[in-house]
Amino acid sequence: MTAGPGRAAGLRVQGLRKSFGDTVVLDGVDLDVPDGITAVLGASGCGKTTLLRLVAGFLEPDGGTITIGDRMVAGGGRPVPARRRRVGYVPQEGALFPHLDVSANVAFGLARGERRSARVREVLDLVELPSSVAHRQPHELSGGQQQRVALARALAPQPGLVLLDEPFSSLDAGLREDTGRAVARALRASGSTAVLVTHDQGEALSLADQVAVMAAGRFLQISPPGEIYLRPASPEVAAFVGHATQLRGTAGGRTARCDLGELGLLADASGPVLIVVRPEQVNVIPDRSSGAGGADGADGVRAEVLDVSYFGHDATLRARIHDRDTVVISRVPAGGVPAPGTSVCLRVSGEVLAFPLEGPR
Ligand SMILES: Nc1ncnc2c1ncn2[C@@H]1O[C@H](COP(=O)(O)OP(=O)(O)OP(=O)(O)O)[C@@H](O)[C@H]1O
Repeated sequence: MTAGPGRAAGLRVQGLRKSFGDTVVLDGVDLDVPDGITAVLGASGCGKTTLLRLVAGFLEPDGGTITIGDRMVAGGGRPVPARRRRVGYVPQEGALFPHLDVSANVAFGLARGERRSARVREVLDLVELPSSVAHRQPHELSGGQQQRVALARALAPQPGLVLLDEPFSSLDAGLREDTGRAVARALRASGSTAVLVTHDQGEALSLADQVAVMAAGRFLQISPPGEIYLRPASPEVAAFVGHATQLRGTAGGRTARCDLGELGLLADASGPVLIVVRPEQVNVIPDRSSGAGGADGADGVRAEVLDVSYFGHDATLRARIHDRDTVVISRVPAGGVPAPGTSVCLRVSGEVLAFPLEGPR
């Protein structure tokens, strides 16, 4: 992890603490960011921006250390000033100097000299913007183009570490996805290590190499995207990342009984458990039985559809299990979505996660 020009610099945060008055924002945070893109995912107000500002050097921590590459920049004596940390910062929006054209914005942090305009062309190319935009003013660009210019400006001085604070939050859905992918490609091509702060789980899961889930000033789990979704460390992470039905059950070995019948478990468990079922694991099939009463056999468990959210490519429905209060979320293909009020059967496919509960409740 050396921090020579143009080289990726890993980030290590240990025991980081920060309060504003009586408000404890970061409460002993540990985070290791190797090469690649790490997404910090958390609800609004959980301390994401504060973490980035501490790493960038815009704020001083109350305790703990921050190491960028092989240099401790905070917590080990006199802090290294922001301008010497070799960190690029891409804020939420409105980041460009409105009175400078694209080229001057991108060149802002570069030393004067021959290489300056060549470097501007290089980074505009890296963020996939044509050189024809170089002399436009920021207001002549779309929101997505403006964010790419902001990234180009951050990348121009070849920082080892790039920090991005919700860089796509002001963009609409379609532009957000395209811009996100382009920014991720540019970050990978530049070889920089990057920390992307977001409260959008889709963005975190699709763009990052590792996702750090934050809540109330702490990290709940730091893992690759697939693991965060398929093997959440706690029911809290499962609920935060993707939809999930959580229901109580009783486990014995690799199975557990609950309102959805007998389900296979991903790992052994025994006694009272909290079971987590993803919507795509719940198949909805026509209810062939007649009369009341809960089926719990090959056809699954009878339920009534409460409501449907239609997304075009697929739909999510909520159904209440007959004679129970349990509401289950299912993702179903767009064709043949049952209407609210329909009686259906729910059958779980695959194995599910179960978290031990302390005792019967
Ligand atoms: N300079 C400050 N003075 C006082 N309180 C602050 C200051 N900066 C942040 N806070 C408080 O610290 C908490 C965390 O703020 P922060 O901006 O880090 O959260 P966040 O997770 O980035 O939120 P968002 O996603 O909404 O941007 C909030 O309660 C906020 O009000």
